[in-house]
Amino acid sequence: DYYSAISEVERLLDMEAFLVERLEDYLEKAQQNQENIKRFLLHVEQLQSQRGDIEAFFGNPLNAFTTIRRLVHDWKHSVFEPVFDTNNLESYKQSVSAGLEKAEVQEPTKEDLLGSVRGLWRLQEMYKLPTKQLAAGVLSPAERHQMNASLSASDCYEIGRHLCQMAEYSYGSEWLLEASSRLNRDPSPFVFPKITKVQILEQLSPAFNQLGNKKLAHKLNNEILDAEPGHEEALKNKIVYEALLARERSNSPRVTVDPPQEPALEPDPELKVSQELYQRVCRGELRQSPREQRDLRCWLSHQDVPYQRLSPFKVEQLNVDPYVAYFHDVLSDMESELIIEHGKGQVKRSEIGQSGNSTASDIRTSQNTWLWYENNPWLADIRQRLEHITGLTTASAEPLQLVNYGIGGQYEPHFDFMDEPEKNFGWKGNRLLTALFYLNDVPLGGATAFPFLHLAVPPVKGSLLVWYNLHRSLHKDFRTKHAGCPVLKGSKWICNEWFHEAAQEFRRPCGLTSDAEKFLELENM
Ligand SMILES: O=C(O)CCC(=O)C(=O)O
Ligand SMILES: [Fe+2]
Repeated sequence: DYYSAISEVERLLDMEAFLVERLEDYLEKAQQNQENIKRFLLHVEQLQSQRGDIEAFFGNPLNAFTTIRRLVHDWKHSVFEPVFDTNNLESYKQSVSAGLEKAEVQEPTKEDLLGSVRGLWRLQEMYKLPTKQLAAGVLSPAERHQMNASLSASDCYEIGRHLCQMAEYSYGSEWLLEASSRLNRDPSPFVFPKITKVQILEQLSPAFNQLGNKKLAHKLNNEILDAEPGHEEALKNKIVYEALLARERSNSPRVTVDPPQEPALEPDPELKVSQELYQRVCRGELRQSPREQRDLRCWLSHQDVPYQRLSPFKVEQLNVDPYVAYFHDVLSDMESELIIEHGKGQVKRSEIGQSGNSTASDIRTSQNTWLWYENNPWLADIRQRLEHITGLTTASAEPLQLVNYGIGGQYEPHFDFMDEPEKNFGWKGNRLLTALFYLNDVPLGGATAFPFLHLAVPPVKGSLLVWYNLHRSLHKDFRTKHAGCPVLKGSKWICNEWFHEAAQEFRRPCGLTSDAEKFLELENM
């Protein structure tokens, strides 16, 4: 699918560029044909005008010959063939479909369109983006002044309509209103489908009804009828709305009442605690308090590796217990870019679940692929660095997982450890430590969030985020629930290495007591 990663969209743009090139070829040929025909017609007109005295004209044998030749041959070759023969069109069609087949690109589907609408909506919800600003392409307050309207009335209409279909009437109606104001401002000729005021009203009126505003729904329905008095649906709705409004009038007491107070924004009881915290952490509303930060430090570390004494790692401690640390300048720009280049053409829609029965889901909207050390000897150096930094062995580690998030791409709160490690990982045991490389800078959004730790780690190109998922006794540490916040602008490339329990006995020895009972209450929160 095309909505879960930027790299796939790039392929679409390549396809579009190819189509433009082919169509230009086609047009050039067609134009040449037209020119030829015009010249031929002019020529015939001239000859016709000279015919004057038929006898004198045909008295010249040359004229007789050229006239007959013209009728037998020239019309056929100069006009009928190029105009009525579809060869040119056929060869154009063939070269286009051959080109598309070779590139193995598929046209984006309705599902792709819906996916990108859901992505936008997620961003709007998550980062509380006002519809007007989002429609104008303004994603952060800092960009407020560069309003270059980027969505057309028709775009806004599509988004609004899909949101209403998803029963998101509040945002849905805002997008439809935006469509309406854009339609009045500039009806842009090149965007399809072309939409009309009535089409917008057809969506907007029922949306307001769903939101409980029957009067407005009724008024907008009447506007449809003003424009199209015979509109069947609107005629039916008119009867319904009038009945509803009449009933409301007869039920309501004839005293003036205070307008209802807006309900205060309370935490959504439907939402899991971690989900609520996740959103607040991504938005930057919730951060570590000074008390939580007071024991954190930064230092230069060589981890007892002689070579690293020359250029020590820059360690930024983000949480003491559980251990979370940010290592800066671990990869060079070239290394980061090389990893992306290697995986770009291979990423596929990410799935979640245990191996064997995993599925694509909105919980994780990204694409990923795996890079095996055995097949990529150039990764040896990076593998070594990972071992130096973590002090662990990669003997039981997974291959590197390359991940790309696109429009609104995110990974909702989850644990990296599995419930049945034996089944998924065999002798290697569960995922002990996660090492996560950020391979590019993300202009807005895309932080890694730890809801229970009140921590949002912004991606920094070439840096490595490291945390332990298991307690020292190898029991699951439920405080390590984490997530990838939606990308608001740009694309996000990361690379995961999961170190496992096995073969780390001397590198991360067990504690003397069991941690089995610790933080169990967070397991299902
Ligand atoms: O995208 C992120 O920042 C987090 C990714 C993650 O948690 C994972 O891939 O398991
Ligand atoms: Fe994760």
